[in-house]
Amino acid sequence: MRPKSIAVIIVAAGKGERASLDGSIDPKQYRPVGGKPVLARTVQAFLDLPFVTSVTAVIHADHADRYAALGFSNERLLAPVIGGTSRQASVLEGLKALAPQRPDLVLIQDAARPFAPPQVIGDVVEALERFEGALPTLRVIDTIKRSLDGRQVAATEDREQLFAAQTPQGFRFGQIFSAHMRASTIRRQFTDDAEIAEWAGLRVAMVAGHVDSFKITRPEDFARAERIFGGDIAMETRVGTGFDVHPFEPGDGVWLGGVKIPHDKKLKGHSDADVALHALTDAILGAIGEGDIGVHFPPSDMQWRGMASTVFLKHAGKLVNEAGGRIVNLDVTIVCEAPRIAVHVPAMREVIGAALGIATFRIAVKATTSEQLGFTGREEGIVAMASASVEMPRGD
Ligand SMILES: Nc1ccn([C@@H]2O[C@H](COP(=O)(O)OP(=O)(O)OP(=O)(O)O)[C@@H](O)[C@H]2O)c(=O)n1
Ligand SMILES: C[C@](O)(CO)[C@H](O)COP(=O)(O)O
Repeated sequence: MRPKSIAVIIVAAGKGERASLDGSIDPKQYRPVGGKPVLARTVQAFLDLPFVTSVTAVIHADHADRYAALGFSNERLLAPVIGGTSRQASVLEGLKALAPQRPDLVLIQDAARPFAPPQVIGDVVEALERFEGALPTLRVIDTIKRSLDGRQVAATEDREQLFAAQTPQGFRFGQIFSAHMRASTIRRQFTDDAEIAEWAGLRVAMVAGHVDSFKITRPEDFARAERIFGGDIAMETRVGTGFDVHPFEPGDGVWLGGVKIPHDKKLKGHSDADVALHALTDAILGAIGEGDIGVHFPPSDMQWRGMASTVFLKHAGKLVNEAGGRIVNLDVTIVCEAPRIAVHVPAMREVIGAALGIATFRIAVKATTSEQLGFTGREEGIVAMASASVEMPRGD
């Protein structure tokens, strides 16, 4: 598939009035959490993702100096755009600025949600292969009352059908741009972009959001954000290892590191037999004490037959994410005489990074021969060994 251009718009042009009730002068998106301004964290979360083509911040006209003081210098961070008087108007300004480039996809993110998990962002992008829009949501956990006056209950809603909307909200650029343009001509105000897409008749998917991806809205939200970023949550580093072997059989190429490499053999296995991704998946699962790949994807289960091993890797990444952790680095060594691996290493790092939503600098792929010794030396199969280092909330 053709690589997609994915632009990100971060709306940061609000006044943050509800958050400034504690007397703070700085608008919420420029206040620090864990020693770093909220907006800087949000921007960095997207710049860290290798599949993001560009990031555009939409800022308030009065905040140009504050924005400049963030000190960003990155060729994928485009010049900031001045926003409008509502979130909807600010998003439209961002879309207009991107129109000349016409990216394939656009992700629209609130600056006020500085915790943007790579896994969630990746899930939104992936859903756009099947839907015209996608957003992360969380099931509503409280019982929801409807009231006409805020004093007396008029009705109780069926919460089974209710979900809270988060960002980033992703769309195909042309479709959301024209929907936003049309929406700007009517009197109704929309509180999120997914609602504009729904109004325009687009099909919008929901993917699992993250509790920590809440919107900093009120003063007390800073304490919560500080607990996430400020080190109040004690983290510890865990290490896992993975090892896998697959034998050769007649074929036309091997899947290694998520890349198909032409060869006069293929690797035999229940899935696509990608020995490198299997070792990496086991290393991640090992680091978080979640068993091994066979526990999650039993070979006896026919649904995994011929499956792309990126599915297994993504699952392991998702478990890390759900536990509030993050992958620090991965290292895999592939042992074989042939095919030659080195030229494919950059593509493998891209695929692994995209599957896990982590930057390629966190991923090492190495290859060696076994000097014609043993079964790899006799070219009977390929071995892969991996290690994963993962930062997780302390369990004690
Ligand atoms: N005219 C506006 C209003 C909001 N936003 C952005 O939209 C996001 C979600 O809005 P919200 O949290 O409601 O922010 P504010 O409008 O700043 O908050 P408040 O209503 O308390 O003033 C924020 O990142 C905010 O900066 C924006 O870009 N332009
Ligand atoms: C986009 C949003 O964050 C999704 O929950 C929300 O709709 C923004 O609303 P607000 O009115 O700007 O607070």
